[in-house]
Formats: sequence, structure tokens, C-alpha cells
Amino acid sequence: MRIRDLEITPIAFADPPLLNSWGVHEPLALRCVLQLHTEEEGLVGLGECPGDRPALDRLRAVRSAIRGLSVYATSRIERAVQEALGEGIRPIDRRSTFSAIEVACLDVQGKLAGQPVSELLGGAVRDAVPYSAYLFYKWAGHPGQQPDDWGAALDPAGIVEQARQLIDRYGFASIKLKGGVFPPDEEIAAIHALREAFPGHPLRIDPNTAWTVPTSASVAAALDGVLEYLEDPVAGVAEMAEVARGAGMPLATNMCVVSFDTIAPAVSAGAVQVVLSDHHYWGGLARTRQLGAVCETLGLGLSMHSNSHLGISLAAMTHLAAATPNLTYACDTHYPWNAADDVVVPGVLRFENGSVPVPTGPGLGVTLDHDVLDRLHRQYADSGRQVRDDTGYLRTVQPDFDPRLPRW
Ligand SMILES: O=C([O-])C(=O)C[C@H](O)[C@@H](O)C(=O)[O-]
Ligand SMILES: [Mg+2]
Repeated sequence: MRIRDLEITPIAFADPPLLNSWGVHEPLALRCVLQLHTEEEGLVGLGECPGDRPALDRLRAVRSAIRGLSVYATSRIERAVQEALGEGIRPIDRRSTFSAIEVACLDVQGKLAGQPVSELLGGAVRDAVPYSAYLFYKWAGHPGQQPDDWGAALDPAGIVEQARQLIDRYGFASIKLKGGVFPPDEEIAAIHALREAFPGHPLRIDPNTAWTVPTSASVAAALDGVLEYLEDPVAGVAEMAEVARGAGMPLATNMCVVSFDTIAPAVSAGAVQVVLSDHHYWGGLARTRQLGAVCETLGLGLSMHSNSHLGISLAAMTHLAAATPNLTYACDTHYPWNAADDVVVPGVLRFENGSVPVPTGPGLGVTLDHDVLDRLHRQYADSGRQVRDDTGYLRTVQPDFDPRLPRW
């Protein structure tokens, strides 16, 4: 079952003005949909990955190198990707290029076997995967546009209201707040307000390294007994370790441990207790499942990171999480923010009590809506956008915004 071609379709979909420590989400998020066509039987495997220009260029560079390879030969495909990209390629770029192709290969493998991807990964140990309500400070709408349905969230009351909307709509049973936007005292107040409004929901905050070590230590003290984990308060292994030594809660990361070779130094230093996996950056579903085994061995907790994404990624994340026994924290997902523009035919992917039932159809179990794909591709082409630029977009409103971190 050989690869005939890799169809690469960049898309742009609507994204609300979500604030983070380096800026704000632009009106359109970029993503790429892959359709991997087989020589025999005319099967198509789906993949999804970031859609910025360098990511697209890398996919185009490997396209001819993987033609003719078996969809089962993922190690050989990974080597072909490496060779096509050349020695100078950053490992994370190689891994993310390969990851999207690996997911598409697994989708085909599952279709051939009549089995869901979770079965190919060792079998689902849970029927549904819990996700967290991923809260963001946000403007009411994009500048010059009507307010969106979510409304503004710029203070504790707005954050509680946003959590309520997400929980009412999706049933989430845990909550993550993207921090690093306002002075820490305001974000501490938001967490306390969430605790009061949702006493039974585990809470996390992630300022994406916006704080110094002393600030992180005082936030950790203020939120002791309130957070299930504190995510990436500071940059650097030594700094994370310093915060961890005094913090009452585990420290989590998707910034300080980002690859297998970064695990040992962080663990030896005592810098992290929970790793956020992400198959897009760790080199695919099989590799990320290995991360689960490593975390289990080292006594680390395991959670899952996300970026703005659509249903092909959500399906892949759900199969992976279902087949990773020690992935016991609710996973992150941006999906509620972007679901209205999904390229996947509705129905299979849905939230029940905050969890996504693991798709049971062959492969990823989701079907591409070609009309939506065409529309989002035209939107991409018309936008002229090439890269994500949260800082540049915020500067159109706050020209003096300085993205340097730490800020507090
Ligand atoms: O956990 C994280 O660090 C993220 O989810 C990173 C994302 O880029 C998030 O900050 C965002 O979408 O603005
Ligand atoms: Mg994070």
C-alpha cells in the first residue's frame, strides 16, 4: 500500500481575539490539511498541522521523497523526511513535518484494517478523552468588527463568565487559564474567582514564561492549594527548578521539556513534574505514546498541549490520549474557539460532559468536508497571510507593546 501523493492544502479559519503573553490571536488562524493518497485502492489519509509558510515549504520539500513508500513504513518515511529536509533542519521542524504525515499514514492503516487509530496505538484504555475549558483573556471582538458571541473577558468576572459559557456548552470538568496578560495580582484574583464559582473543578494557569522567579514564587504561594498545576511560569530549566523547590503544586511545561533529549536535564534539576505532550511537535502519535512510557518510568505526570486547531487534529489527539494509559490530566484544546469553521463533517467529534468520545470508525474516524476545505483554502489565498504574528497584531492597537519576557 504505497503513497501516490501528498496533497497539501493551506487553510485560514476564523479565530477570536485571544490574548497571550506575546500578543493576540489574529482574525484568521493558519493551518494545513494533508490528504495522503495511496497508489492502490485510492485511499486517502488525513493529517493536520500548522500552516505557516515555513511549515508548508517543508511539506512541499518532502513530497516527492515519500512517494512510493509504504504507508506502513513510518520509520522509513521519517528517514526520507530527514534526508529531504537536510542536515541543517531543526529537529522540531523535522518532527512536526513527519508528524502530520505519520497521522495520515495511520489514518490509511486504520482504514485498511477496519480499525480506529487508537487500536493501532495499542488500544483505547478509555472510551472518551477529557479536555479542559481553555480560558483566554479576550477582547469583545476584533477591532473594527462586531463583538463575537463569547464577549469580552478582561477581568475576573469576565473570565468566570467565559468559563460558565464553555462549561454550559461542553461540560468541561477542569479549567485552564492562559495567563501572562495582566499583572499577576489580577490573574491570581481571576483564579480565586474561578475557584469560588467552580469549587469542584481542577484549575491551572499558564503565563508562558511571563514571570520572573520571585514573581512565580509569590504567585505559587498565593495559589497554593488552589491549582492542580502551574504551567511554564518562568523560562529555563534552572529557573523552573528554583520555582519548583518552593511551590506547593507541581510545575507543568510545554516550553522547557519539548523533546526527548530535554527530559533528563529538566528531571535531574527537579524543574518539572508534569509534561504536556503534543504529537504535532513530538514526532507523531507513536512517538508521543513513547513519551507516555518515559513519563511513567520517571514518575512524571502527563498532560496534553494544544494550539488553534480543527477536527483532524482533535481526532488524532483523542486517539492518542485514549491509548496512553497515564495521560490522566484533562487535555488542552482550542477546539471550542474554532469549531464553527471545522473541515471535518460534524457528528463524530462531540463533547459529552467535557470529554470527546473516541471515534470508533476506521482510521481517525472523521470525514473531510471538501466544500469547507475549499472555502477555507480560498480564505487563506485571499488573506495573503503567511505566518502567525500575535505581536504585530496587538501592536496595531497598542503600538508601544513590548513582547519581551519576563514582564513581571
Ligand atoms: O499551552 C500553551 O503554551 C499554549 O497553548 C500555547 C498557545 O500558543 C496559546 O498560548 C495561544 O493559543 O495563544
Ligand atoms: Mg503552555
